[in-house]
Amino acid sequence: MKTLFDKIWDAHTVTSIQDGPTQLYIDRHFCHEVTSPQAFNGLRERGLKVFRPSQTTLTADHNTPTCNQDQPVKDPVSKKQLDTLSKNAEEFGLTLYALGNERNGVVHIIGPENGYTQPGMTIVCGDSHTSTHGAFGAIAFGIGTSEVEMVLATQCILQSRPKTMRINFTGSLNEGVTAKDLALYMISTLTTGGATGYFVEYAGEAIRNLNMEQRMTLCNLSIEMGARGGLIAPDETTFEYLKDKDFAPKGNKWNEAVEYWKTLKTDEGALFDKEYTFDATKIEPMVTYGTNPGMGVSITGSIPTLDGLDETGKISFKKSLDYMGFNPGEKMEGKLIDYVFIGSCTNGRIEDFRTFANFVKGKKKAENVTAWLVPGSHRVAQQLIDEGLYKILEEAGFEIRQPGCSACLAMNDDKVPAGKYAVSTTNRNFEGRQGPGARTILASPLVAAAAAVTGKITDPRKLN
Ligand SMILES: CC(C)[C@H](C(=O)O)[C@@H](O)C(=O)O
Ligand code: SF4
Repeated sequence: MKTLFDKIWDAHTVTSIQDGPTQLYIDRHFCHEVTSPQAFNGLRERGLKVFRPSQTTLTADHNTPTCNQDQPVKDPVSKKQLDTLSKNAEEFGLTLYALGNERNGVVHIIGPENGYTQPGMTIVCGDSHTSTHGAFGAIAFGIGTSEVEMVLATQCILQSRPKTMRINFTGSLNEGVTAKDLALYMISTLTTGGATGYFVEYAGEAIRNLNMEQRMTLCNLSIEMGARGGLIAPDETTFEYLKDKDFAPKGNKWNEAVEYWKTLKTDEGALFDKEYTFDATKIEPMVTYGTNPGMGVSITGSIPTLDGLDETGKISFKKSLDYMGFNPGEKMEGKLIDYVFIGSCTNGRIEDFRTFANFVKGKKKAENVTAWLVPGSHRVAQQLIDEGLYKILEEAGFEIRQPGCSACLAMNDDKVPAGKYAVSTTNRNFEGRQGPGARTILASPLVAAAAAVTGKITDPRKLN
């Protein structure tokens, strides 16, 4: 009896050293401009080639501007990063979806939408949110730059085997509650270190009912709970999503693949090192009030008080609230906001924009709000046009920018000014994450939509 994680891990084990790491074969490797330059330099210095070039795919996303992408990149640091990526792709014979390419976009968005990400695979990238790809029933995790070099050179990686955890969500999600709320609820309950050292499998009725975009949102946030990664057993929803994707198997190969993918589930009775069960019907739309993703409350709730915290806890809690300009015990609903950001590998997919657009349809952006709508990829941007969402959004007063990571980590020009509040569909609300002094409130696209049209934290269930 094996867990899904064990099945995939064992199938990719090349050798394992007793009481030491496993040499794990990697099926798919993604690279972006931030964490790859030194790895390529390393290869160059050692006179090495990329071992299996067809299994590595490159995209430009972190440093890309979200306006005028057809013109030369103005910021010299970003330009250098992007040029280096292009140079490395050419020198090492790798596929790169550079700025402006129709397949370009945030790495964790373009992998799945092009069918690179498939069930049963091992997938790595020099990026913590690689956990997103686990939504397809893959072992996907972020690696460091020296490991990027290792994968480029050998298509393998040395890894110690993580412990396994299963998190079950029973019942169905209520109206207005999304995968983002599920994730923020889970992290606020288990804390940002609650899954450290574990690889999580998400299971239960609420998970089975999620579409692929929502599953990606949940798996994306696994890392914010300290997990090595998170995965969901593939099912008809997964196969339906992958069918006809550019790099998905075709014809007979597709049928064979699906037969194999159907075996990718945890056997009944298989044991996990740890298991939690949550009642999904109890979850409400969530917002964060502090400076880590675990500091979340339901939108109708209040910021916790200092009660029950020890001295150190009190100091860090106070520091966090001071940064946010909030007080313990305050209600979140009704707080004024300045910015809304829709995008990122957490919530920058078409489904997220559909949710946002459906909500703001026929309404108007609030005067006090600056809204940045950044599709996660060119495909998503094109879909917005094809589905008529672009028009709906424009009519409601929203401007749609060009794809990239953008204000998720503000490595480009999209920085939220100091002291301003941004309701953001991203995954990290750390100090300065969206710009020096910027204050981030993490939320779902639906909660962001309600904030965008009212200019304050608003329960979307009360508006429609
Ligand atoms: C730049 C990169 C290394 C980083 C990550 O690994 O997560 C970024 O994507 C982020 O979201 O903070
Ligand atoms: S969108 Fe944000 S979280 Fe995702 S890879 Fe880019 S910077 Fe990291």
